[in-house]
Amino acid sequence: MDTFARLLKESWTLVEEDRVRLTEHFYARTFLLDPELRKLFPVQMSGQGDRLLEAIIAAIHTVDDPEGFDEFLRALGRDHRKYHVDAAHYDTMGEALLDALRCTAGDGWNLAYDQAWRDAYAAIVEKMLAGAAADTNPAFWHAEVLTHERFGSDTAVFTCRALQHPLSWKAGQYVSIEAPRYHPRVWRTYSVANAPNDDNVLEFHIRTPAGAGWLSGALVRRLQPGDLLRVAAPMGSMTLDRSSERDILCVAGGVGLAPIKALLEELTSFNLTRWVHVFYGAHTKADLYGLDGLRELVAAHPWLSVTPACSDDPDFDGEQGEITDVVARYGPWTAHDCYVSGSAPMVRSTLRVLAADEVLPQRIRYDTFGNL
Ligand SMILES: NC(=O)C1=CN([C@@H]2O[C@H](COP(=O)(O)OP(=O)(O)OC[C@H]3O[C@@H](n4cnc5c(N)ncnc54)[C@H](O)[C@@H]3O)[C@@H](O)[C@H]2O)C=CC1
Repeated sequence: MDTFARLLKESWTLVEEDRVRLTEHFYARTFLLDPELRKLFPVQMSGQGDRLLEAIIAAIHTVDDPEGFDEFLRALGRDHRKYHVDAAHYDTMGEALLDALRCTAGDGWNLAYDQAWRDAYAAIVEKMLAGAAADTNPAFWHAEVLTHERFGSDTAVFTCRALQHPLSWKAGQYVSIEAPRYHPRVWRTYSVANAPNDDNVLEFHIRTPAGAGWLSGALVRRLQPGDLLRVAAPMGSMTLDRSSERDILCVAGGVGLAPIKALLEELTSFNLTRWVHVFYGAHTKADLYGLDGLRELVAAHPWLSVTPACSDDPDFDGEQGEITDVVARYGPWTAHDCYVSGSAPMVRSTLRVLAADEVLPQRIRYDTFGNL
């Protein structure tokens, strides 16, 4: 690790335990320095604020991986166009960040740390601004909700059409969504559940228990056909490697099925030779909301097989147990390209299973929106 990365990581340990204070200080200082910036953020900030600080912290942790760091920041810059953030705003937030770090770290902070964060922040902003400037797409698309279907009390599948401009995403990517009618300025990321199409229609799968997930709750329980959403910059690297001839393993937990379904749709447009195995886990049979759709695909495509499993439903007549344990039983997966999508703990435990099978890391793709 070079000195720069060491200084950043070492200084981070001084504030890591006090992250809530750091975040509060950062936003308070930002809004004090430039009250206009307050208008860019949601009314209710607690737990709902912009994820910019989190993203900066994630960027600091990828400083050892310059290539990944570069693409991550460019995508972040493209995505932040939706907030109308400009170079002056970034300067203000940089000052607030340094101030928050110094105050939170206390006596352990020193000039070398200060300079390292200053340099890191300048490099981050430069790349984010370059990413934003190079993007010829609109900052966000308006999208009209076309259909909305509920599955039980906490799951919904909806489609919307992006208006005014083609929205090009790659199967397996995610976008951020705002529902101005319900929660203005609250943006959250969701995987697109269908492959790109000429109609500019995107599908999303959302699950959230009652009382949890502000925006997700509204998207499950309140959204209606005709509502207008905003959709911003597609991101993520869980996309198909078309040049590969290897068979494919897909592992989906709950609504983690969304990007897997998009990948399958894309495969139906060209694949004839690669075997594709999908493992789809949910708590109960009733939670396997996507199983009928998957079975239709299996009936039409001989290269596809699907193994559903339930982790909390002894009456289910298929596989029993956590989906990762089922995947392990069917292995080894050494020669496959692997796609994993679900909660962060589910992804982590699938990665352990694949590591035990000695699958090369570059053959495993997953996106957990930075929460792994
Ligand atoms: N691109 C992505 O990676 C996407 C991820 N998601 C995430 O997927 C999750 C889906 O949540 P729900 O539908 O509520 O399903 P869930 O996460 O509650 O459970 C579904 C199934 O996943 C497996 N699972 C869950 N936790 C596990 C663990 N610790 N170890 C092994 N297996 C585990 C079990 O088989 C379980 O039945 C959410 O956290 C969501 O954010 C959703 C869409 C896309």
